[in-house]
Amino acid sequence: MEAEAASGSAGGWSKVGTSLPVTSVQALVASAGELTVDKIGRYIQPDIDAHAVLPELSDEVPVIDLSKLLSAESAEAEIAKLRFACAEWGFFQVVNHGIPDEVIMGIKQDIQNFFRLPLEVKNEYAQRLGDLQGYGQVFVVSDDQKLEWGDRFALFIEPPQARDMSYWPSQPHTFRNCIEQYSSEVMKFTRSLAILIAKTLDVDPELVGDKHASQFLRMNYYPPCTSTPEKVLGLSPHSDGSFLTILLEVNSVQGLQIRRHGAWIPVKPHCDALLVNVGDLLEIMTNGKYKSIEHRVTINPHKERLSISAFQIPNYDGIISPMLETAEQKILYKTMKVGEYLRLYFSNKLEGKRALDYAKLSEI
Ligand SMILES: O=C(O)CCC(=O)C(=O)O
Ligand SMILES: [Fe+2]
Repeated sequence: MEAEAASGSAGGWSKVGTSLPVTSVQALVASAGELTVDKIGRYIQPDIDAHAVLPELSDEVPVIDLSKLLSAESAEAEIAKLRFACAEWGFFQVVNHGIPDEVIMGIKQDIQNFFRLPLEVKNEYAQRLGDLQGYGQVFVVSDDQKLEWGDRFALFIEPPQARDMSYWPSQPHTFRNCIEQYSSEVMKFTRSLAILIAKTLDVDPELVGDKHASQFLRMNYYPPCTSTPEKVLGLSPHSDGSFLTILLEVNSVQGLQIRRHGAWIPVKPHCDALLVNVGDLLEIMTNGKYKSIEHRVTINPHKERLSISAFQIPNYDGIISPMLETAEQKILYKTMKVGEYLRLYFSNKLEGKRALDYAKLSEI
């Protein structure tokens, strides 16, 4: 454990994948003048209208109250709601999450200020470690891949004792501190939530305790697209390769849509809530009882959108395997090393399939 912590990202995560360098979309928008199809051809997504969008279902996305989960009188009813949200939706909002307002305000402010910095300053953080971390990286593995309408800044957050902040942005000057505080609050929040999720499954909390030991933080900036916003996506349909993902919508601009019963449901930003979703690793662990739902990000014609995703993942060398409730139950997923799963997730060999499809055992 000590050795692993000390080896930091170089010990594992840097082997997960590398992205080809990509032009900043923010810079493209700032310099391009009118956004003609010529200029944005690689961002145009052919299958964007393949499924219906149902905004009338937005209000049905479950809302879980963490304070009710933690108080004796209301816990039982709220646990039932959480179980339903994990099993039937895979996505839910959490209110009264316990992260102090000033921590949320601090990170929101600094993310906005970070993306406002001149491109040369942000480029100093581009592909810092030659892996998935750094500025400007939409994850791209081949030259003919469609591009996503957004810029990112991403960091693996090492355990405090192994943390090297010298490669973290030093501007805005409070940024490092805000990232540390937010990250550590999200870790705490995830720990409470994981214990409650174990309760919904009737399993020993120890079984989920090590499944969110690491964190990959990704700050997303989606510029407006003035000419063909309906043809581009900030993020293509995907499910997260995490155990759980905690999403904070920074400036309350709608964009996230989740896949449900074959249609897309827009998620309304809720300024006091965190959005939580079941990731692929939790789907595998629950043998498919809790589903890692596909989602995508659409683009606003006039307004920029910012968000921060905290992917909670087990240690690189950990094992992920399905837990069974009954002896008769059939195992539906392979047992895999976490690092092996994530290398698959970020690989260019998926040919349009999800990494999860490769983790499924074929039906006999
Ligand atoms: O920006 C968002 O709302 C979603 C981000 C997301 O899905 C991701 O980072 O995996
Ligand atoms: Fe996602």
